[in-house]
Amino acid sequence: MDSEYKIVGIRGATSLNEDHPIELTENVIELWNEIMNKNDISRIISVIFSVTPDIKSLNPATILREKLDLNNVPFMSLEEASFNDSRKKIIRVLIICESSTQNFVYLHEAKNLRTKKE
Ligand SMILES: C=C(O[C@@H]1C=C(C(=O)O)C=C[C@H]1O)C(=O)O
Repeated sequence: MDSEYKIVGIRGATSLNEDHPIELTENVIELWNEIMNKNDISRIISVIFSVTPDIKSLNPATILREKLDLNNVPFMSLEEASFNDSRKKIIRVLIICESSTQNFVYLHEAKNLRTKKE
């Protein structure tokens, strides 16, 4: 039913071992596919990526737009603010969309992002 679909923000994040274009491409596509598989998205409104300042090899938005032919999706890529306890080599995404679900996806080292530090 159409009324199940609401505008929501869906979060995700992944990490890199090395800032290398092949690993970045694989991990960004993996993150995107996992978010799409774990959600029921009917329309994407916009997508914002952030990368930690130690990621320079490729732009995750360009990867998705070109490799998955998402030319009509309005993407942005930003640098994540750094704090004393920031984790390294993290790629974050916020998808604003119409969806009947709101399942966040955290992969690899990014799984630890929302665990409280002692
Ligand atoms: C914990 C995360 O990293 C940072 C902290 C956030 C938070 O505390 O909500 C959100 C985004 C990031 O600035 C995350 O990406 O989920």
